[in-house]
Amino acid sequence: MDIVFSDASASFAGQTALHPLSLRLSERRIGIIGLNGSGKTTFARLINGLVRPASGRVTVGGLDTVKDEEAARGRVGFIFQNPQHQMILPVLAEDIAFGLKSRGLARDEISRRTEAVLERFGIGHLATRRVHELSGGENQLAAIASVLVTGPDVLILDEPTNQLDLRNRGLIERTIAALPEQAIVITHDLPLLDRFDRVLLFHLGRLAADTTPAEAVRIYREIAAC
Ligand SMILES: Nc1ncnc2c1ncn2[C@@H]1O[C@H](COP(=O)(O)OP(=O)(O)OP(=O)(O)O)[C@@H](O)[C@H]1O
Repeated sequence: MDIVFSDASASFAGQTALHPLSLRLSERRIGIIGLNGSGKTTFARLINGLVRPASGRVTVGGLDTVKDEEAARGRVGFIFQNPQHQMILPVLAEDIAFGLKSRGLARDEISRRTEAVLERFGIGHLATRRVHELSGGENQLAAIASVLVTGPDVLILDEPTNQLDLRNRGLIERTIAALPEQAIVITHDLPLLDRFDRVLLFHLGRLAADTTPAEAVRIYREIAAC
């Protein structure tokens, strides 16, 4: 799906967080890197309409994130830094079903899709587990499942390997690599982006590089050293 920024900027209380930016994202795997506070999350939130552009516009699959807000948001799945915060119901399968109920699907269809997505991510055995009991890795998989079950075209993950051990990092890395959906990943875990198609580097609220993973990381290291 094409995500298009046309001179889009963002500001909070009159302070610019992201300077005007124009680009088109259509690759399957896109990474976003940069120092703390450089504008990465703001950029991602512009894509799902959680942040409205202060100027310019953002479209996803041709839908304007302001004018076509609801339809546009349905195309974009967002997994927050702490995925437990986005779980609404206490039991995993119920939480996944909740997203489908609110879309008015029949009960059988909801059960079928919930089971299918749990199987897809190898977490069928966790269906009846309480969400707050899940480990970090299980939690991240559960969040991916509960977002993808609603059928977005693009998945945005905000620091998906944060606080995960090496094994779970590997698991999440392989899970992201295998997704048929387009994925945009904000991360400080640079090796995660090795095989990505494109990496955007933000610095001081501006796009500082838009290039290959290796080149983006090289420029990032230069920026971080000064
Ligand atoms: N809701 C908000 N209200 C006020 N200021 C905000 C808000 N969201 C972001 N900012 C500010 O915008 C700037 C960019 O923040 P952003 O969260 O996009 O950075 P980031 O690169 O994702 O950082 P990190 O790596 O620490 O998560 C920061 O100065 C931040 O304080």
